Amino acid sequence: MDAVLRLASEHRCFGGTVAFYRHDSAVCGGEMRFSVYVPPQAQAGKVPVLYFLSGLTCTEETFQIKAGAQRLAAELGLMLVVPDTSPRDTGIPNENADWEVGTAAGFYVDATQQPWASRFRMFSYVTRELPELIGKNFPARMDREGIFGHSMGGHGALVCALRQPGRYRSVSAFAPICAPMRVPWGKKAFTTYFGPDTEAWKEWDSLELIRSGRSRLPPLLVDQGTRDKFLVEQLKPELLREACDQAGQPLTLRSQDGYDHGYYFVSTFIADHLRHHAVALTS
Ligand SMILES: N[C@@H](CCC(=O)N[C@@H](CS)C(=O)NCC(=O)O)C(=O)O
Repeated sequence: MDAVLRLASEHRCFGGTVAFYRHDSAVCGGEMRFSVYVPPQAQAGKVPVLYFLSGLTCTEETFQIKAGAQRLAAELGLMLVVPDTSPRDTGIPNENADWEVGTAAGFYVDATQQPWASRFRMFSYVTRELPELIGKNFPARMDREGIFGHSMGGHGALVCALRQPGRYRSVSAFAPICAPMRVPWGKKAFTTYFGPDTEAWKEWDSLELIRSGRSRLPPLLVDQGTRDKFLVEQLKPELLREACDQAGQPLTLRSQDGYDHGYYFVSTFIADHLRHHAVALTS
């Protein structure tokens, strides 16, 4: 284990291990946290890596506790890597004042506006620094990466994959913010992190990236609950469907009757997502 990683806790789980780490991040200029589920197959050799990006107000712990992913990840031989949702305790004024921006609301972008720009660099963290740490410290096959996420993290997974064509072998999302530029959550975050010039926002909006035709994702799986209180105002899956249809991007968008936004929904469909990733990552 690299001396830069500080183990906070470790727990045996379905023959593998869930562990929580902290480290000094060069990219984010301070301490960052993440969790990893290492499946039992890793005792015999390297295993594929699946990143999960969580939503607003979550930490690196939420998914590990609430999604119920480890039993099947242990069967399928997938490593699950879950970063925190932002830097914390950065000293930026009002970083904790609003749950939609700042702490736990990093939106997986690299901010360009101060004071956020020196610390809120979650895109570079998730796509560069964190994978480097995983490759160095864990039995991970770094040529087999997948990415998925929930809500803000669904947006994050789509954008990380769209901005790096060919990098991830598999991509999926639960209730993603499909068009951040067009909804209140995204407008607030992008104004804060990028300033008022909406032209610059397009590089971080999955809808715009799909429409641009610059990159194609592997066949995409998206689940959305019909009783999600954020569906109409913040999530807008119909725009994702339209953009994918127009761009020829394969998409399976499933409307799940009666499900809301939270982890009861995520845990209900987690097995389908893990299998979707395993097909691409372990074949
Ligand atoms: N605090 C918000 C809700 C935030 C929220 O729903 N967060 C989602 C992601 S966008 C989540 O996963 N929360 C953690 C949980 O449900 O345990 C509210 O007042 O409505």
